[in-house]
Amino acid sequence: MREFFFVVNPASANGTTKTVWREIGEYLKEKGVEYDFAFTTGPNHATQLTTDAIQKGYKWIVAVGGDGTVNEVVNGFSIEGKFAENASLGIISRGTGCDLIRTLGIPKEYQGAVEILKDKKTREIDLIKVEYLNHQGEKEGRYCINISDVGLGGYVAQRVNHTSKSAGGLWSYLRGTLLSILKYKNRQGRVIVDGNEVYSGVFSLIAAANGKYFGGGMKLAPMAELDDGYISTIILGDMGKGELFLNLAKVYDGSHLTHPKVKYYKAKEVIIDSKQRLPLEVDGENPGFGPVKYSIAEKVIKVIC
Ligand SMILES: Nc1ncnc2c1ncn2[C@@H]1O[C@H](COP(=O)(O)OP(=O)(O)OP(=O)(O)O)[C@@H](O)[C@H]1O
Repeated sequence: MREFFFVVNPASANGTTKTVWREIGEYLKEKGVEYDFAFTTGPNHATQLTTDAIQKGYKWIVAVGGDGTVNEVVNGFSIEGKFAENASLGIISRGTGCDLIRTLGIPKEYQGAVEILKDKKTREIDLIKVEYLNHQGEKEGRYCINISDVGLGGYVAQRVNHTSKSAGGLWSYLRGTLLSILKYKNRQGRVIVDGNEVYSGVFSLIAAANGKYFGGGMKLAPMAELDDGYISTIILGDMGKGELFLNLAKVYDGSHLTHPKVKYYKAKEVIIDSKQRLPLEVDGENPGFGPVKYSIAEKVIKVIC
């Protein structure tokens, strides 16, 4: 058994990873990295491949794909209700959004990412447990490593995931956001933060953040730290379409937090209750709908960074 196991999503980065993986594989050999790998074939396969690799004894599991692939690999570390203690997560980012690596400080180019893997320096970080309703209306849970939200962000992710991202992360998400604002209707809900109701009424977006960035580079949660033991919660209240358009630029540098309709909290548990089905996004994917419960899982995974 070789040292590293790579879980490669050939469909990531608009299907270019299948070809680029050959180049990455050659580079890994050149650099003396011993590895095995497998291609994912569809939804949640990366989770199964990860669990299997950990159970076989691999200690270094590397996700090669976008934030969705990283999310599936992270969920494969949770085996029968316990997080694998002997394995660590590495990332070679091949997505379009690439939002998690911005917070982790992992380079986008694979050459830089391979250097980080070779150093094997790890950092223990938190995850957010997300409980929601899946597309069949059944209760389901999964872990989020970066950002999850309900409302406009969930709506944008649905749109962007159903269109080509060949224009790149920044433009694909910006175009998706602008078009979504035109169509999206604000939702109703109650937000309960550590047992206290902090918001009730119409809202545009409510996010639970572990990392700082989402949507291909928007700094939604500048205060978020991956290992602080808290969920950074951001509520964008009842903002009209004009207000959303006018303030969008501010989300790219994190200065939106001073807007009077924006509230933020640090919490261990956040419940977003609603009679409506809320569009849900978890690390850029749409596993189902809110109402949703978020709870912090402190320092449960080691990341090579
Ligand atoms: N072989 C495959 N063919 C098609 N889809 C796949 C395959 N393997 C995995 N997937 C799907 O790819 C999605 C994850 O893609 P990922 O987010 O990693 O890449 P991306 O969309 O290019 O990047 P980003 O989220 O950063 O924009 C998941 O929905 C997963 O089910």
